[in-house]
Amino acid sequence: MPSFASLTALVAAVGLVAASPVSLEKRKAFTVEQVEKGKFIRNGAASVASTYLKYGKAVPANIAAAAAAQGSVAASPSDEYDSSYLCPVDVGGTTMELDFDTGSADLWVFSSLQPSSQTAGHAVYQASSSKVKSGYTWKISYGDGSGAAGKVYADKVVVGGVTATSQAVEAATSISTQFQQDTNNDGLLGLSFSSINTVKPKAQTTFFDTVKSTLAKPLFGVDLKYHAAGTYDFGFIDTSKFSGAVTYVDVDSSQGFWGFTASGYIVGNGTQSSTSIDAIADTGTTLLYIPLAAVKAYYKEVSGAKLDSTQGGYTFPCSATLPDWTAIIGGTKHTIPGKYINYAPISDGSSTCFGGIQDDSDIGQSIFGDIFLKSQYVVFNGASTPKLGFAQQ
Ligand SMILES: Cc1noc(C)c1CN(C)Cc1cc2n(n1)CCN(c1cc(N)ncn1)C2
Repeated sequence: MPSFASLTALVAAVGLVAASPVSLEKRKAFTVEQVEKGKFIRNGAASVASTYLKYGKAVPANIAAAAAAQGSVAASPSDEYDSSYLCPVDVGGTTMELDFDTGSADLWVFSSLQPSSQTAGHAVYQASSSKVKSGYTWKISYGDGSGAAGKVYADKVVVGGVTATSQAVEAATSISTQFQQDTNNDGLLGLSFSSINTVKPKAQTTFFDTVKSTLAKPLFGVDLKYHAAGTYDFGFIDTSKFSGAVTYVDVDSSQGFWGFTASGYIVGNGTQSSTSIDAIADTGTTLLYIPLAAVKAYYKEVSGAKLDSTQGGYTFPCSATLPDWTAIIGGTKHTIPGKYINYAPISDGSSTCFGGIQDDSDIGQSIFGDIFLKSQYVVFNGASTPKLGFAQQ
């Protein structure tokens, strides 16, 4: 049973690959940028593709694909409570089920460097000395007290057909008990800003930052679902996955997170509170953590709800009718259906359930984790001025 004070979530999938053909319109004018000798063209395929276009020729599919990469990988709950979502990723030729986490910046995996007692039942990255980044180490700790540490390799990583040819792969030598007990999870793929990557002596880029310049658009779309498989879309926005418009808001990346502000909230069909909430969009956190006053306002509407210190948060009868919860983001309403806010029974077979909305007081910031994110299609736009976009699913 998941520990209820813990904060986690992730994604597992079957990859679909899509490559958007480079526009075939005939170019009238063409500029050749002179590249200093010895400097790599940022995207050779894009350069070749534009030459084809210049002379009105069709761009071969392989060049078009490489020129503007995009792809999707599905995201499946790790258990019946959506505690984590896991995605299949090709790491150096081994398919591993990874936790895509917009709240951290390390890509780390279960590896052959660990005691075999820790890796039984897991996919394992074969650490090869020919790929080691000599002298590089990493060590990460998460909000729930879990963590891992190890050595660093450079290897090919493929996510839904999008390839990082030389990605920093952080091979574990040790992992905390939470990960030892989580038999579904083979590691994490961080999608926060690379500024908080833990590798020493030199921080490494996330998978997204590594491939960003090759993507058709410098963004990824996140479509987590309630008790069902969703997707991560890299390089494009899948408009079939949401209704209405995407509302974009500014991002505060100063702490390395996808930080944003909700200007208010609504419990059920009640009046709108104009309490603003500074939060991060964090797929690696299971629940929704908001200020205590907002938590109390929510559970005031739930019969039998109480703060249970032995469980580490608010609980209620599993039969309770739960009101929706709405965040006002960028002036528009983004609503979690009430049933999403029933996270799980406090223990197997119990008729008492643990709430999906909890107090952020011990964390120091509000966290919009999967309980909220699964109600939206979320665009993480990594342009020079990053933006977050939210659209109701
Ligand atoms: C399965 C399962 N069920 O409930 C949990 C928890 C798990 C996951 N499992 C126990 C192991 C685990 C622990 C963590 N994760 N996975 C993911 C990263 N963690 C984060 C990420 C982040 N952005 N913020 C805070 N922590 C902590």
